[in-house]
Amino acid sequence: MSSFTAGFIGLGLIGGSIVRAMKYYYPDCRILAFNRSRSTLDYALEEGIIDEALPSINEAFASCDYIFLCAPVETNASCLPLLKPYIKEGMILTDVGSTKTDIHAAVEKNGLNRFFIGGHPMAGSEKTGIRNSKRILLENAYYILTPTKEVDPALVEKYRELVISLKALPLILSCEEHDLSTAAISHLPHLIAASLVNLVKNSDSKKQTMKTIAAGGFKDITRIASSSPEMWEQICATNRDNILIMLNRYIESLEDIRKELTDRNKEGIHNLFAESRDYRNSISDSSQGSLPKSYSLYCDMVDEAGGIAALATILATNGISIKNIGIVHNREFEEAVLHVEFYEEPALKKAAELLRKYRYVIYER
Ligand SMILES: NC(=O)C1=CN([C@@H]2O[C@H](COP(=O)(O)OP(=O)(O)OC[C@H]3O[C@@H](n4cnc5c(N)ncnc54)[C@H](O)[C@@H]3O)[C@@H](O)[C@H]2O)C=CC1
Ligand SMILES: O=C(O)C(=O)Cc1ccc(O)cc1
Repeated sequence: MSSFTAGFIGLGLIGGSIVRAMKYYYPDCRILAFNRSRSTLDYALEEGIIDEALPSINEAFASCDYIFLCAPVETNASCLPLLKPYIKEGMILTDVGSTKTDIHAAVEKNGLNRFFIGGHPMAGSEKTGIRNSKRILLENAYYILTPTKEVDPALVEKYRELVISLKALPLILSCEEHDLSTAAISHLPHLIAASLVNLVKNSDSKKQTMKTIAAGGFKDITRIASSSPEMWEQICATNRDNILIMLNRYIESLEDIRKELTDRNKEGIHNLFAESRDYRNSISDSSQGSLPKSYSLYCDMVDEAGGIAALATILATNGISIKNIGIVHNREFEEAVLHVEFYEEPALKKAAELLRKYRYVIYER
């Protein structure tokens, strides 16, 4: 893709990460940005990741090929009337908001359907602000696109290609499917994390024993309770109905657990954990936000001296380079296995095929 001009409204964690990736993969692109606080823009200019800091939503946006709305979701919708005079044919108007039905309704109300392709990178963190932004945040993360029915399919293809070139994984969904799915996998979990943290805060003793001994499990499932209250208040307001559907189902499941505990139903509790373990273990970790993708296979160890050397020789004589090799002992495999990592996917595929021919038992994860 030849170079382009992109305008940003809101330049925090997500906006900042997108401009970093754009500047890295398209050094000639021109980036304009407006942000509520001027210090953010000064920082972005110093970092060399934007070309122009705008004092307001003004006519400079008319020169853009893409406009990205990267503020909290309700704020994004409130910018549309101010932006409307500067939107012209062929432009792609998009957002990165965590909810989609509401912004689609606002776009329609402003008569901008022909230009709008909703966007939502499924990557991020509990941190906020441009200082936490990272070029690789989007890498290997799903990037959901919700085009309107009126937008030209050629623009959708152009945006898909941009997303791919920034190393994310585009996935087209309707805004309804998006909002129900994210209510379950993101919005309700954030509410649960926040309420669990507050439960502990309100149940702890004066000497704060609970806080002191809080261990890995509690910290793992409550990291996202440190997220931005401004952002999450707006997400909850704009996806209320779907979150309520999931919250009601969740309360029912908690009531089932309460009954099983009250009735001392050991089998019920065992089944709860067995079912959740099996499903959790089936969730792929291949799309993991900012973690780079790993091209790995696992191989049953041959129980004889020189086993690793034999396998490495087969790969080397077939011109396949190994990035990393080592023995793993973990709960996923009954016995120890050999973990072999490659630099790219074709090498992984070729190695798996070759080793199977030599009768190795191969697992690809
Ligand atoms: N934090 C995350 O992990 C993810 C967030 N999102 C979505 O991305 C959007 C941005 O979130 P973050 O970058 O995390 O938040 P952030 O708080 O890091 O950045 C938001 C930026 O918008 C600016 N802003 C706020 N009101 C403004 C206004 N009226 N005009 C101009 N600028 C304004 C803020 O100064 C800040 O720089 C939200 O819509 C959120 O739902 C999407 C995926 C992941
Ligand atoms: O920090 C995490 O694990 C997140 O879940 C980040 C996140 C927050 C909001 C989104 O819309 C998408 C991703």
